[in-house]
Amino acid sequence: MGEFIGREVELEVSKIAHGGIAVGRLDGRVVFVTDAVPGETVVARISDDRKKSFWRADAVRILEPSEHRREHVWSAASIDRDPRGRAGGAEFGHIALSHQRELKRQVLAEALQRMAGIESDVKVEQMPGDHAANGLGWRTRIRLHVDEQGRIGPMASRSHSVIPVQEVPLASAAVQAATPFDERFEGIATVDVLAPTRGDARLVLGEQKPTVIRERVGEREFQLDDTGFWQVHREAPGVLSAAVQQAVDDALFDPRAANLDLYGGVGLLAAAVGDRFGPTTRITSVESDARATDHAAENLSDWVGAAAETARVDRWLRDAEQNASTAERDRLRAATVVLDPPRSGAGTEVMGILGRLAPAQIVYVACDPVALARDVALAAEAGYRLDHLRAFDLFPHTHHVEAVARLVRD
Ligand SMILES: C[S@@+](CC[C@H](N)C(=O)[O-])C[C@H]1O[C@@H](n2cnc3c(N)ncnc32)[C@H](O)[C@@H]1O
Repeated sequence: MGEFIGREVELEVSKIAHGGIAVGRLDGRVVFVTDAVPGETVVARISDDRKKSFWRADAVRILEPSEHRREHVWSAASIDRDPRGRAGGAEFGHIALSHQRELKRQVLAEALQRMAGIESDVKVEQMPGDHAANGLGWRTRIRLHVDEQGRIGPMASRSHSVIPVQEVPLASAAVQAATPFDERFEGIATVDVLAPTRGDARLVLGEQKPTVIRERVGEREFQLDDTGFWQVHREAPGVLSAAVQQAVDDALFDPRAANLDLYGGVGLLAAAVGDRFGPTTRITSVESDARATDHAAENLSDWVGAAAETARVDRWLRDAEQNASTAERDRLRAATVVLDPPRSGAGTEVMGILGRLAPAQIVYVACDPVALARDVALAAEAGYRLDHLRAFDLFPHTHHVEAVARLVRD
């Protein structure tokens, strides 16, 4: 153990695994290789040999390149650098944009097949404007870290070392222009740069107190904290709102049911449901961050039927299961539930309670394909089937992919 670290080996990489890492084999052992493209033969430097079942390595030279290989869009992340000095956060930046989407499709389809036994012909849809911009300039928010000398940059991939940079090409022009590349910071760990649709770009330095900002989505405006969650791709709020509106099956939607927007943030998706079904729609947004809930209450104030509650989703559902009256349980059974959990997914307890409450449909917005597939499999145990699925390339040049699924009772 440890004796192979730093050694260079020749590997053929065959496919992409969850997390955006290519898979090769060395004497029968799986090796996860960064900065490679499936189909390539590479020289890779071993970075981790601690596990029996798999090792990790970083491509350092390409012997037989894939036709899909491109020069990295970010020189700070290029294969020409020592692996420890490559900027993280753009791990697909060396792959043609259309092929990135194909790899994301494969990861999503394979996760659904392996974990939920579902065959899917889902496509990963490109966002408007991304083709022309070669997938650059989409981030309306970035987080940079501060190194010991006070310089800012992303972390290297799989490491805690900061890589100082002079450009952040995935970020929008406004974010790039506002990023203080040449300043030195002291006493803080992070610098966030964000460019809301209303007002100027701004910085959030370390644990700075939140300031209320405004984001516009179509005709609607949302208030939120500059320290709080908001979808990152400039097109994401609009595209996901429309995708959720489309995913809700009208025939199963009851505006008087106890409809839910779980992991609701500042109410973006509850608003999408309300906009589609009208101001009498009853919907409760549940979110653990109290300030986000306050904003959600304000953002949803045009609907008499809308409410925002601060709670952890698991606790809120447990309480509903134990304490709801018979009438409220009937309204939950008739409900449409929008579910937009963080990357770890909803998990066993939340999916279990939802299964027992048995809402008419669950619209699941997922930022992790494996968590989605696991939760779809859990929902299947409770009698739900996946009957609608779309996927969106909301994170070009990274391995991330967003999906919107509908689950209905069989
Ligand atoms: C992916 S974001 C979605 C937010 C919102 N749907 C949107 O599109 O803007 C997930 C949200 O879940 C919240 N969250 C994380 N864990 C939670 C939990 N256990 N219970 C309730 N909310 C949680 C986070 O604060 C965050 O606002």
